[in-house]
Amino acid sequence: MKKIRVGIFGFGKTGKVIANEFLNDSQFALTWVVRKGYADHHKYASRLLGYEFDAGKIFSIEDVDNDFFRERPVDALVDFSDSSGVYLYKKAAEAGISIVSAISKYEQEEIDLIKSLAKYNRVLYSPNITLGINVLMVAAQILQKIAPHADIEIVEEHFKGKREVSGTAKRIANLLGLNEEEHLNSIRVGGIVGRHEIIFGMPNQTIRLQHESINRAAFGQGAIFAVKCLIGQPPGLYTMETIIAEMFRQNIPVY
Ligand SMILES: NC(=O)C1=CN([C@@H]2O[C@H](COP(=O)(O)OP(=O)(O)OC[C@H]3O[C@@H](n4cnc5c(N)ncnc54)[C@H](O)[C@@H]3O)[C@@H](O)[C@H]2O)C=CC1
Ligand SMILES: O=C(O)C1=N[C@H](C(=O)O)C[C@H](O)C1
Repeated sequence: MKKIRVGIFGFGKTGKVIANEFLNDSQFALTWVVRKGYADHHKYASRLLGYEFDAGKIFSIEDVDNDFFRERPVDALVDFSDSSGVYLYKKAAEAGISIVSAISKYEQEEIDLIKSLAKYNRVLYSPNITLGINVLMVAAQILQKIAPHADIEIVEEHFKGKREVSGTAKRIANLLGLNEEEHLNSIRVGGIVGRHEIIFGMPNQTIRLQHESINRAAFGQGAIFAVKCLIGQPPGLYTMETIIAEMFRQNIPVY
């Protein structure tokens, strides 16, 4: 069977784990990895991660010229770099590559750019690509319909070095029609990979929905799911929570 070819932007804390998940999945061929700077230039991500075969040749962002994507074709680009990667999506989309963006914080201009590309290619944008959190987002919307008068607060916890407010928490606030300034609570301690909780408070009961990513491999498994979902789909803007909501409607198991 023909393998699904993938290129990754970013080889930091998460990008390395994502690369490892794709290398471990026999349905995929990790073709290249693009990172900032020239560290490990032209080495293979597979070798750096301890495998004894060559896959995922490492390029610098400076190598990505007009011909990069046509000369190194992939089926999907998976982005775990930073928001600047978005400015290279147009070249990738023009080369027929599906885009999975996992960047947690974008400015409005960058979101508009992503939306404009979705007119002629498949683009999935998800600030939290784990299956679990997207199941939680669907459940939260159902719960809000069941208990529309509940007080709702969102709590997000991440590792100490994470500067921005969780993009996931903002997406949850948006889905539930909550003001981010008033209902979003952030905690930064130690090495927490990512935990989100939605608290529904009622006079005599509290309902808590919570999800915790205990290993960054959860993001890799989500990225694999996302890439597979885009295969054969028409151009458009996709999100994990709408894909999962549709599976729920059609009674298709998510896991
Ligand atoms: N959607 C999701 O489920 C998740 C999203 N993220 C997001 O992924 C991003 C990366 O997270 P971490 O790996 O923890 O950060 P990190 O800082 O450890 O790694 C980012 C890497 O990307 C590189 N980079 C920066 N700009 C680049 C560019 N234009 N092209 C290629 N590489 C570039 C950096 O040099 C660095 O090595 C963040 O926005 C983070 O919030 C992280 C985990 C889950
Ligand atoms: O920066 C991270 O690491 C993560 N960011 C996400 C966010 O901002 O919501 C998602 C995940 O929990 C990890």
